[in-house]
Amino acid sequence: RELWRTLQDCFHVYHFLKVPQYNHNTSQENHLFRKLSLYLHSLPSIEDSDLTTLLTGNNQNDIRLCLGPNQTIQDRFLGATVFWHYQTQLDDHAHHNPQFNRDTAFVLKMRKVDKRRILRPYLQHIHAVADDIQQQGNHQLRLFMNTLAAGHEGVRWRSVPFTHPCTFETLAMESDLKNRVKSDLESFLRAKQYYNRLGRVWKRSFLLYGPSGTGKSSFVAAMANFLGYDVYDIDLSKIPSDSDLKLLLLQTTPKSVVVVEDLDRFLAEKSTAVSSSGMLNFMDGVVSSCCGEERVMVFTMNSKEHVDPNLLRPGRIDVHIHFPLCDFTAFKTMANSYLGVKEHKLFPQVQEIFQNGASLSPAEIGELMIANRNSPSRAIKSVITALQTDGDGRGSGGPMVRQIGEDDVDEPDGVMCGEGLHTVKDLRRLYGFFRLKNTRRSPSSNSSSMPSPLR
Ligand SMILES: Nc1ncnc2c1ncn2[C@@H]1O[C@H](COP(=O)(O)OP(=O)(O)OP(=O)(O)O)[C@@H](O)[C@H]1O
Ligand SMILES: [Mg+2]
Repeated sequence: RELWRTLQDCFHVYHFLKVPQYNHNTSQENHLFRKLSLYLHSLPSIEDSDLTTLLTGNNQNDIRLCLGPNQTIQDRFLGATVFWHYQTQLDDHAHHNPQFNRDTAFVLKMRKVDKRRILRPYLQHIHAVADDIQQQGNHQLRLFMNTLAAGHEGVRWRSVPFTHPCTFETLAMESDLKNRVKSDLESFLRAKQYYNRLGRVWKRSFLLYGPSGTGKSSFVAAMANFLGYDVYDIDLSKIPSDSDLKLLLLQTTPKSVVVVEDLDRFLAEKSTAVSSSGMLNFMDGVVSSCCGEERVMVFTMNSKEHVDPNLLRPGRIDVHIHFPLCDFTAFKTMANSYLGVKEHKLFPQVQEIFQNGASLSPAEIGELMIANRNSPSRAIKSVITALQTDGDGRGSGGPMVRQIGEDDVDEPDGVMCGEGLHTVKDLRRLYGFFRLKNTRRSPSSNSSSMPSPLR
């Protein structure tokens, strides 16, 4: 085959176009490279390259074909045949390890006679197909984490496949709230021109707040899965300065969810080198506005009580979602999904305990149900015992309730609070932290008494 190609090459004049992974002299990823990669990996001809790498896909039984290093793949467009050469220094593993892929690029080889005719429509075609693939959400999502030491060309992200199975459907939260979040995300995605016309950065920020184990991280995963977006999980303790935070944001790709977990804790403990003005700039996303593509930002915290209100003003945070401890409705949803029971003779007893103000986090209840999944009665009994011993008084009473009411009145327009849910740093501090802080709970009816609905 090589010989045949060489022979053919003798009779044609070719033109070469190179699509490098990183924009020239910067550590910013070249978005075209990414789209191209999606496109090329969707071509059936990938099987015909001389060396194809097999990888597991989203599900363990899926097999994905990946172009091997220094391999060529053929494509046909409007009657012309073009060749894409995947140029990389090391093995495929280097593809996600920026230190090594200094010269990673796709090189397009096409006949000079074809170039004028097809180049433009061909590139448009690649864009369209890649966008389609991304929208269908069946490409492999990735979870990026920031590293302390910058890699090649100052790239500070490391990535692994993002396989969190959480979806909005698996979350026990008010279905009305779920639907509003979904339609909010959808309408945001459609609003590119609208944002541009207003001269605004096309981004949407969410604040998820509530006690530990109520599903905030799971909710982030559900959002990413719903949108088909990669997740950039920012660990504030690994950021040496404000400018590094800016750089990190610049190095994220469009169509991604950028997450900062436990923001309140970092601000309170001052355990990050990021100043509050650095944080404000980051939230405004001015620096990333160059690309004009959509980004979703999510901040999680246990309580917004001690956080500078400036940080949470509308525009910086567009949507507030409250994650309360479990109430009886959420308990029933969980009993249904974890134990497969819709009704049970112990339910009235559970309901009464919830009414008396006891509550546990969905994480605690979930663990009890999983541990006793073979016997629904035993599971429900263990929840009752746990509610009676650990959950007393957590959910009601005290001055907290009044404060929550006041908060809600202050809620600015277009802001919502309600119940919600989780995922990236799973199970971390699941139980311990909650008991430590004994964070307040507001009744889940809050979400329905919201002053103004989600825009
Ligand atoms: N509303 C919920 N519905 C179903 N499962 C839930 C819910 N909330 C929490 N869980 C389960 O509890 C576990 C922990 O949830 P998660 O990590 O999302 O909590 P969190 O709010 O992020 O906690 P933390 O504040 O400690 O980070 C997850 O495995 C998740 O499956
Ligand atoms: Mg969490």
